Amino acid sequence: MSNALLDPTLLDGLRPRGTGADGGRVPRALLEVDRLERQFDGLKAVDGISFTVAPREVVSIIGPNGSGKTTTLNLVTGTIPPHGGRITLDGVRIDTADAARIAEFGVARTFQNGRAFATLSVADNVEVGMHSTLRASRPFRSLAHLFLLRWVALLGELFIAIIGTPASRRERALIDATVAAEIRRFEDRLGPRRDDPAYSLSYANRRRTEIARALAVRPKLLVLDEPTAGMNPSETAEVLEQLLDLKAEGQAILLVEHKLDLVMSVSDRVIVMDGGRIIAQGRPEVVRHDPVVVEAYLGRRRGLGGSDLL
Ligand SMILES: Nc1ncnc2c1ncn2[C@@H]1O[C@H](COP(=O)(O)OP(=O)(O)OP(=O)(O)O)[C@@H](O)[C@H]1O
Repeated sequence: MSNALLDPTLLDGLRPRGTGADGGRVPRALLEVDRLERQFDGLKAVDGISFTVAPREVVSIIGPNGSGKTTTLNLVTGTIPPHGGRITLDGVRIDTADAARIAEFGVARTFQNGRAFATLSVADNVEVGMHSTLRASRPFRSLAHLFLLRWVALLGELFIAIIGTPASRRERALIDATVAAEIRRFEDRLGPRRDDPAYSLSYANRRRTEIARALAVRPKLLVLDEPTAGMNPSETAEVLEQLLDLKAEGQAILLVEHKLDLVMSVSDRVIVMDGGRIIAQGRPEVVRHDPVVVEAYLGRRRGLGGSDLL
């Protein structure tokens, strides 16, 4: 039997809804994933998984290569649609929405292979994600989702951009302040490069720019796919510090990461996937020594090759 079954956090599902171990109230989950499924040509990449992320919680997904981690993030963020199951954010069902709508609901992400806009400056890259949150400059934004009325929204926004309104000017000032604040988070690295195009940045600085862009929208849930991929140990340590700062600020995070030391240092809970399923979940120290988890990785090292996790 898995040690993870001894983890008290796993008993939560057996308690009456809304009560904690001591019978007191616990916050409603921010993200609830229920029996999520996704196949590729018959391969069950995500095979009926269920998990939650609470407000202010840092939850990491680990697992051998090909176990379904990135697919899970892609489903949560609407990058690809699920074939079954249900996802809710703050009580609102999001699995039927597209990526842009899910971003508006409060989920921001970074990608495994980095997706900074090459010819935009650092500052513009950070700003670009905020356009989904604009109210005064984009009062007709809800029309943009209606195919036939998109042009009405576009013309309206163009008009406001040209003439400006007091509210849109206040919004502009807020955007500038937010971009400055997010660049300041990575000050030594991004500060001197705020006007440089992304293509001229180091790989690590492009990843930092992406994280700053995701944070600029003040997401309810920050989804990070291998934020330290390709980084050396000192750069990785820097990212860990920044994640710990975000955690202290109360930012809820869903993280996929191969570097186990970082995962163990920052996570409140760790979910372990293998073959599209969750094979264990619980507190980091419990999961780390779970024989089922150790076997999943050692099995691959011995016979299947693949993971550098343990
Ligand atoms: N677009 C796709 N088309 C076909 N198969 C896919 C696609 N995306 C993922 N898969 C397959 O789904 C399975 C899960 O892939 P996924 O990328 O989610 O794994 P992962 O755990 O994130 O792996 P890694 O640690 O290597 O990033 C793999 O077998 C992969 O080949």
